Amino acid sequence: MAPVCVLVGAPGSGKTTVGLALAELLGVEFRDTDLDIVRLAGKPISEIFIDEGEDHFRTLERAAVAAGLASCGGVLALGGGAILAEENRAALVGHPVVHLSVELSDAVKRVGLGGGRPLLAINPRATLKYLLDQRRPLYAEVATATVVTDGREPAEIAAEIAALLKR
Ligand SMILES: Nc1ncnc2c1ncn2[C@@H]1O[C@H](COP(=O)(O)OP(=O)(O)OP(=O)(O)O)[C@@H](O)[C@H]1O
Ligand SMILES: O=C(O)C1=C[C@@H](O)[C@@H](O)[C@H](O)C1
Ligand SMILES: [Mg+2]
Repeated sequence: MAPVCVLVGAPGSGKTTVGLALAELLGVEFRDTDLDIVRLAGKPISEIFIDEGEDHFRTLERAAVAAGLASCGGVLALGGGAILAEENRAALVGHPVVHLSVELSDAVKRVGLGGGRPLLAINPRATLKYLLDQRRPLYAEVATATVVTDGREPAEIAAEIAALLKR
């Protein structure tokens, strides 16, 4: 089994929101590596960062990405930083991967003061700018298609992805 679509993008690009809408539109399951990690660890991501640190979270994330790619037959959303790991980027080769692109101004408005995202808990605007600059090339590297999300509704974005997948 393999996902019909893998979503990648920065925090606030809408992977979870658009992913849920897309899965509903296609009538398939929705999986999200962040939610899988929270379920398995039995605590929120912010607590994993506090108790065990980011490196441990990234280890859990590599396992969640591998499991998702192997067992999800629907829409699989990856955590915003999953593409930092070379192992994850290599695992994505051959899959339909959609990059939800977002510019700084929309991303900042959407994540507010972090919303439970530990990396954005302090100075979200500056941190998001750094993350976007660092990661844009990596999202582009793994993506088979890019969909712009700025100023657009999740339902409209999901419909565009569904049309792309039919091609
Ligand atoms: N296209 C959009 N327009 C307006 N708001 C949006 C859009 N997409 C998502 N949002 C809002 O932005 C916030 C972040 O969205 P979401 O959690 O789906 O992002 P994400 O990419 O999954 O982030 P993360 O990488 O942290 O998991 C949510 O409050 C959501 O309702
Ligand atoms: O951008 C990131 O590095 C992260 C994004 C979220 O999806 C979570 O995976 C976590 O908060 C880290
Ligand atoms: Mg998400």
